[in-house]
Amino acid sequence: MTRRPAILVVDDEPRSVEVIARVLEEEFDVFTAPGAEEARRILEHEWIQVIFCDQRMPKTSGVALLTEVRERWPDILRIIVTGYTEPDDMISAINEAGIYQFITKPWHPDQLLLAARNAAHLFHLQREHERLSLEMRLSLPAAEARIAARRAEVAQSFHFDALVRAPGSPLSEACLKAAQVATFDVPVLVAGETGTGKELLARAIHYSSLRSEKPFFAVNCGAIPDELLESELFGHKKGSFTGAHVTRIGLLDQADGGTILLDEIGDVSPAFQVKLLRFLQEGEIRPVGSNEAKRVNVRVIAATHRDLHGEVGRGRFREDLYYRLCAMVLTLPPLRERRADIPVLAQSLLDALAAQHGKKARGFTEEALACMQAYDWPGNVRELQNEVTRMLVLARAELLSADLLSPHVVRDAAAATRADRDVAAAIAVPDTGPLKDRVERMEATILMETLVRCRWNKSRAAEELGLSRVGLRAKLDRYGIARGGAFAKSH
Ligand SMILES: Nc1ncnc2c1ncn2[C@@H]1O[C@H](COP(=O)(O)OP(=O)(O)OP(=O)(O)O)[C@@H](O)[C@H]1O
Repeated sequence: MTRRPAILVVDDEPRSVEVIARVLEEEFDVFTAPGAEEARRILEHEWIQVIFCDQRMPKTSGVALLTEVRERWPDILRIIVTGYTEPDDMISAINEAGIYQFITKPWHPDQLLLAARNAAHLFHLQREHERLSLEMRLSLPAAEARIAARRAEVAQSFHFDALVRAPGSPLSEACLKAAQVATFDVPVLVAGETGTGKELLARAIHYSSLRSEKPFFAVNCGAIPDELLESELFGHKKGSFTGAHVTRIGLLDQADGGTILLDEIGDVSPAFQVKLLRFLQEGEIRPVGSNEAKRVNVRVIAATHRDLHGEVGRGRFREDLYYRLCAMVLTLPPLRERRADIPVLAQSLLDALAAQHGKKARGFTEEALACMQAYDWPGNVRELQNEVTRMLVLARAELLSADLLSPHVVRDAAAATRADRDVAAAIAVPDTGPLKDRVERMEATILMETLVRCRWNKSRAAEELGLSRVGLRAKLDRYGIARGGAFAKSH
């Protein structure tokens, strides 16, 4: 089964993206990005064939982005959507970015569709040409060896090593479990805050599994209304609803033999949970508007930033679906719980970004690293990635200094460092003195360390220490421990 051609639409105007996507998605798989950064992420992970890019965007111009696309992904057909048609602009854009076609605003839907069809067709011809010349130049075994090497290369970039971490990181534990479960054909639930690498881990599982030569698709279930999600996953028949101009093959069908990542599964409506459950129980899909069921063999990996088990308890997620999805639960810890990973991750992200942008950068100053390690990173690796990009863009020297960090990162890191320093000063255990005093001081030390680690969330600290909240409170009162207050043992 072949996939529909994939198109990426880049525009900072949500309304324009929506309108263009609506025109194209009957015939194409449409990905959208509000700017260059998200566009790069999609281009790195998806096999995009045509890109529609708005010329005027706040951070990067369409031509600049398409010039980069030309360098990194030369096969992709580049179309620019522009409000103005100065001949000089056009000529320089064609030269710089190798633009395949200009579409001027206001455009007509037919014009847009025609451009997309022609570009996708040309893309297909180029690939076919490439394949035939490769076959002519190489004997078949050699070509097969090349293909196998390329496959191995792809698998490598989505291997567990792609999850950069320091030796002994808590992330290694999740990777180890994931590697063990990869070859068992069972559903996996990946839990973790946003940006912790859930999709990266899901890809690594797929590429380490026996399904690695078959497709892997990721669907963000949280971002799509029920009807669209149903059509996206199960497909639809032509004419089954207003606007269904062509028959669409669902991703579960396209992924037959492979793996699908159902991202943000905790956001799926109760009605859709029933549809998913039926699919998981029966292994069959029925496209919207069709009476025929089709058997497919797809491994499901689900991901969520929610406490899905808790959602079951609260009656928001079906228990039967939960148990269908989680033969194995893998939890990715947030960056603030594995601070030792931050320097290696930052360096690895910097190396990749510097190579990508052709800018020299050696690393970070100690002060910058200290700030990064003290900051909490609520957006996890994705936020770190953005911060490193910002630093690289602003850098004037090869060693990136703390003043390049966003002001809120420096501010929050300084506050956290101050608090930790106060705690460290307060909890030093004396080398001499009566045993009882030293044991109590030690107990206070453990309480303080746990509270700092749990960011003063007393319920979490109590749970970790195996105490009730009341028990913890009594001990804190006894030792005079309070947030921001000095250690004042009360005896
Ligand atoms: N350990 C890691 N090493 C290198 N890159 C990482 C790591 N973890 C995450 N990333 C990168 O961070 C970005 C976010 O990762 P990913 O999309 O997998 O996170 P996620 O948990 O699925 O996020 P969301 O819940 O928001 O979808 C990606 O660009 C990914 O490549």
